Amino acid sequence: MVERPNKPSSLVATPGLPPQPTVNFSDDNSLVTATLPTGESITVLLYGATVISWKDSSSTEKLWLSSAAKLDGTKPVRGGIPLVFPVFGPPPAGHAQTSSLPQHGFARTSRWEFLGKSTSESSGDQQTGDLSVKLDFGLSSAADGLDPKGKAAWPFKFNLIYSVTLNRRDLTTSLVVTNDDERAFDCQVLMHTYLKVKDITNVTISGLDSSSYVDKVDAASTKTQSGEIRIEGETDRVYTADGPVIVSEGGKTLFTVTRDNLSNVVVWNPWVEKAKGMGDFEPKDGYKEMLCVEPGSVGGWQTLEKGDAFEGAQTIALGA
Ligand SMILES: O=P(O)(O)OC[C@H]1O[C@@H](O)[C@H](O)[C@@H](O)[C@@H]1O
Repeated sequence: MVERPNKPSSLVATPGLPPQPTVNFSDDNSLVTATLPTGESITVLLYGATVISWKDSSSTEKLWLSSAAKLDGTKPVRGGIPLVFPVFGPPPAGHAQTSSLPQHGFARTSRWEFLGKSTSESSGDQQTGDLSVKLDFGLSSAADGLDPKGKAAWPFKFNLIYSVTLNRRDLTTSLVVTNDDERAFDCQVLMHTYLKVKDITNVTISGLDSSSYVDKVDAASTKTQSGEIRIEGETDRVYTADGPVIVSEGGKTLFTVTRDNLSNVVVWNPWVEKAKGMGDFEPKDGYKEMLCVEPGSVGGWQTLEKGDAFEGAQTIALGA
């Protein structure tokens, strides 16, 4: 064989794809877990499309979940991120469309369908495997998993798409509501996020200064926030505000919550007595280790005409 003088050198090995996020189902198909190559993970229960765990790369949990939370579809999950739709709280007096619904509606008590996953680079740096993963879930008026109580109480044709996106340093949840009915309907939406903290007495919440709020533990009176919030007793407030909400502990920023098209934020902590009264709230002093910061559109109603859609989202970033 004749050696060619200009024989090309062998090709540099084609670099492989960077490691990809993995998505796994539990054996009973009730849970979906997504993990980034760098170790961050989320777990979503199909019941309610409830995010029940969000861990950073060192496996530190960021969401509070009651040790007595029911994960078997018998009641809404106490912790994580239950989804509130189409009514927030008990149905308000005089609102006929929602009057037969249970507290916080039926999205959190229906079994959602997993629609699929997608991945993308979040920073363009392939070498670090800086990827994100998005899980999509669906629930419609025609779905088998729709809570029958919800179907009976709210007989509209609708479609919901809920997307949960995990990045290395943040989590985004986004809901699209579409009216597939001939009639208009009213709805409210809220993402009932239970954030995990170490000691609620060291926590401050900023970003709501000068915002007006409805104080649900003071006869639903309307007040104006002055300065930072500290949790020193049962707290249940519906703020109307723009801008990020920052949760700090001991002066260090734990979470920065930003919102898209969600003009309200509920700040909730049940404190001692209310925690005692909730059978699925454990440990009873767990109120010291949680804080609900709940972005939503609940101050009035989103009225959707036939074919209309509403989209709202929250992003919870770790740190500033
Ligand atoms: O016990 P539930 O139905 O999960 O609701 C928990 C809390 O949810 C909050 O969003 C409400 O503002 C509170 O009033 C309510 O107590």
